[in-house]
Amino acid sequence: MTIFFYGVNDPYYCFSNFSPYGFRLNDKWWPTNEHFFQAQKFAGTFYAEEIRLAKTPKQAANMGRDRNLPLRPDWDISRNEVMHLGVYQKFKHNSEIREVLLSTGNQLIVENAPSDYYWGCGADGSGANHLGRILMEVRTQLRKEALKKN
Ligand SMILES: Nc1nc(O)c(N)c(N[C@@H]2O[C@H](COP(=O)(O)O)[C@@H](O)[C@H]2O)n1
Repeated sequence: MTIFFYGVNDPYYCFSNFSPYGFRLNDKWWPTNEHFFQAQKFAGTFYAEEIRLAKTPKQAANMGRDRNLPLRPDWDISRNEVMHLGVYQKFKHNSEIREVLLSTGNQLIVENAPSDYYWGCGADGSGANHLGRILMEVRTQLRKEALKKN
């Protein structure tokens, strides 16, 4: 079965970057992965810190999508790596949702974002679903780590 997630009422909303599962990375607290991801577009600038301190993930997303300031030049080639790092940290630091992710076995995970054909599957399902793919990669990674521990 395919697992779709997107809205706050979806059973697997915890897979969304907007869900309230923060983590500490590089001596900083990131309230959600959306804060982390959006801030990395401007890494090393004052604006990245402003995004980190945004009151909500939606606000962080709006700030990160504002094109009045230039994106870091390598963003297009770095963004999947950045997303992977944030998703990994989120599930590494939050055991309750790590268990949820691991409990999905080998099921396909899809971000059902109607207007996002890159991170999600888009309105017609043809999107690249990079966020779903990264969640599945992180699931494999965490499963391997759990096996090593036991
Ligand atoms: N909630 C929500 N609304 C949208 O309009 C979206 N596009 C998404 N997808 C998420 O957007 C984040 C990255 O977007 P940008 O690369 O900054 O456009 C990421 O969290 C996607 O999962 N979600």
